[in-house]
This record gives sequence, C-alpha cells and structure tokens, in this order.
Amino acid sequence: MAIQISPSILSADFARLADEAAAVPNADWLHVDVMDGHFVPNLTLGLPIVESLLKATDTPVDCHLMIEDPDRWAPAYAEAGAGSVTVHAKAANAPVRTLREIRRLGARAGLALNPAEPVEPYADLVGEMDMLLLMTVEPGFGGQRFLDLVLPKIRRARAILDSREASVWLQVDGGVGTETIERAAEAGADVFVAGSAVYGAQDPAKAIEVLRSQATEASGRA
Ligand SMILES: O=C(CO)[C@H](O)[C@H](O)COP(=O)(O)O
Ligand SMILES: [Fe+2]
Repeated sequence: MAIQISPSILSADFARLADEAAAVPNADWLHVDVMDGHFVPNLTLGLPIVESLLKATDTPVDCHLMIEDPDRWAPAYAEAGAGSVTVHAKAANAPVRTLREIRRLGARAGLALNPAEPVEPYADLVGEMDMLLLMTVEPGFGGQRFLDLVLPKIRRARAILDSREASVWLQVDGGVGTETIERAAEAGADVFVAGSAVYGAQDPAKAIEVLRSQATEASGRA
C-alpha cells in the first residue's frame, strides 16, 4: 500500500484552521485529535469544530477519538462526514458494534491501542476494522518522544494483518518525524500521523514530502 501522511492539527493554530488545512494540500488526511479531559488528561475540540473543518477543506478528515464512551459519540463523527473514525479499544464497551456502526455510516473504522496494550487480543477483530492505530506515545499531548518499545508490536501487527490478508491500514501516531519515521515504516506501518514535525516546520507541505519519501524508501527496504 502507498505510504500516507496524516498531519495532526493538534500542532496547528486552532484560530486559523481553514488556513492550516490549506497549508498541507499534499496531505492524504487531516488528523483531528478529539480529547475529552477524561480518557486523556487534555481537552481539545469536539464535533462542532470537526463539522466546521469538514466544510472548510476537501482533504479527508481522520478523527482520533481519545474520549470515554466512544460507543456513544463515534457514530456522530461518521455521520458528520469524517472519512475515518478511530476509537480506543480500552475505552469502547462494545468495539465490534461501534466499528460496525462507523462503517454503516460511511466512514472507515479504526481501532487504537496504547503503547502498553498488546495487539494479539484484537487479532480476531481484524475483519471489523479498516485501520489499526498503534500509539507510539501515551495519548494526550503532541510533541512527545517516539517510543521505540512499540516497534516490535508494529512488526507483530504487520504479521497478523499480512497473515489474514486483510487490507487494514496500520497507522502510527506520536513522535513521528524525520528521526523516527524510517524505523516505523521498516517495522510495517503505512499511515503516519505527524503533528509537530509538520506544523512546527517552516514549510508544512515540504515537511510532508520529506516524510513521505523517507517512509516510502524505508518500507521498500523492509
Ligand atoms: O494523538 C496524538 C496525541 O495523543 C497526536 O496525534 C500526536 O501526538 C501528534 O503529535 P506529534 O506528532 O507532535 O507527536
Ligand atoms: Fe492522534
């Protein structure tokens, strides 16, 4: 699968979201971190802002829900028109039902695991998801250091997905930048969220191109 880059608007200027979206015309997705101050110790934005962003950009929106009770809230993001909606496995009470509901409402369904959560218990859910998100930092904040301890799990997840011949994307999120993207790509990730590495750069579109070529080359080597 071609490498995809999903810049996280967590590191963008929230007062100028339409401009910040326009600054990355080469992004495959816009990654939107929804945090509720309960599931993670940070509060960001919710459905009204996602609805406004959807009107302001043609780039598909990738909603990463770091919230309690995603079973209740996730369908509304799919209904609003997000192209992808990801829920955290440990926050969902009924992950199968919620993933099915996201798909029924026309979005891609993603399941996210924190750094300390193993992937193996979710192997049988592969057919229910379009994307598996492996967090490479503890969720909650941008600008954290990439956790190399997740690399073996990325390799194991890649093996599980390949063995089931599933066309499930493998996303990594947290601390992804020029120093780390090659390791993650070699391990088998194919969708890369990058917040500070893109929006902290002088030229965000150029930063995406550099990351894309690094990841493409590294995944070819793997
Ligand atoms: O989900 C997230 C944090 O919980 C963000 O998507 C992620 O941290 C992106 O920021 P950076 O690339 O700066 O690490
Ligand atoms: Fe995220």
